[in-house]
Amino acid sequence: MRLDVVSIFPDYLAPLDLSLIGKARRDGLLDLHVHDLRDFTHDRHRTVDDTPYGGGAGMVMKPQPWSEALDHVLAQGKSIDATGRRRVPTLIVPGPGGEPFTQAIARELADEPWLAFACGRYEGIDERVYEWAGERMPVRVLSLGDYVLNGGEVAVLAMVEAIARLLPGVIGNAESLVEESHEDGLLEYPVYTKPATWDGREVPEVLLGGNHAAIATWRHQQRVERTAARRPDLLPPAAATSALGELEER
Ligand SMILES: NC(=S)c1ccno1
Repeated sequence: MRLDVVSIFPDYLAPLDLSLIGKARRDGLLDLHVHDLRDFTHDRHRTVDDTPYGGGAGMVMKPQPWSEALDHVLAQGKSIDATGRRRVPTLIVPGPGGEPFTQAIARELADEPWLAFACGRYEGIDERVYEWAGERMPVRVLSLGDYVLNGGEVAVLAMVEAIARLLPGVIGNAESLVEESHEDGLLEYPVYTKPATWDGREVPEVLLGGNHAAIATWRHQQRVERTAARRPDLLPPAAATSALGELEER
């Protein structure tokens, strides 16, 4: 997978050189290119923003640097797809006004050969950039959650990790991806390791007995109960009600 990221703070993306994502890059599983938006300005101050039309606080990111930066990204697409058209990336723009970024969307994007990320700052990017980009490639505005960050870079770090870890070969043991939170609509079960007794607290007996069927049943029940307690919105109403009812009876 090729990833392009455009930002006025390229160093913010340095953590993508670390850990499993960094190894995936060194192993050739990820081809990451970070571009400094200011390299696509033409004034002495490398200006990327200006005051908003209509007034209001803050500054808005100017359209021209973005169009030149994204044209530069598009020009990297040498390969031609089956229909004879130059391959283009899907452009992801992180922002609080976007559709929720979910595990399902991470899985969907992990199947894409090329993603580009635009990191907005200030009060946002001039709306005409979204229109301009949408005429050249698929554009998705995605949000990590209902809160506001100072820019898109932190969101890109999270999204790239969530997507890249799903690529074959990035996580050493693909089994680790099974039964994770949100993979199948349930939260993950609680985990324990040695010692069997710590701080006077015991590991659940079922996990010590080696009965794999009983362990699987216990883990599934824990997932249902944990989901009902923390994220009932993920459960069908009836399942949430009965699981919560069982919890309250204890
Ligand atoms: N909630 C998200 S993804 C965001 C990006 C910038 N500000 O908030």
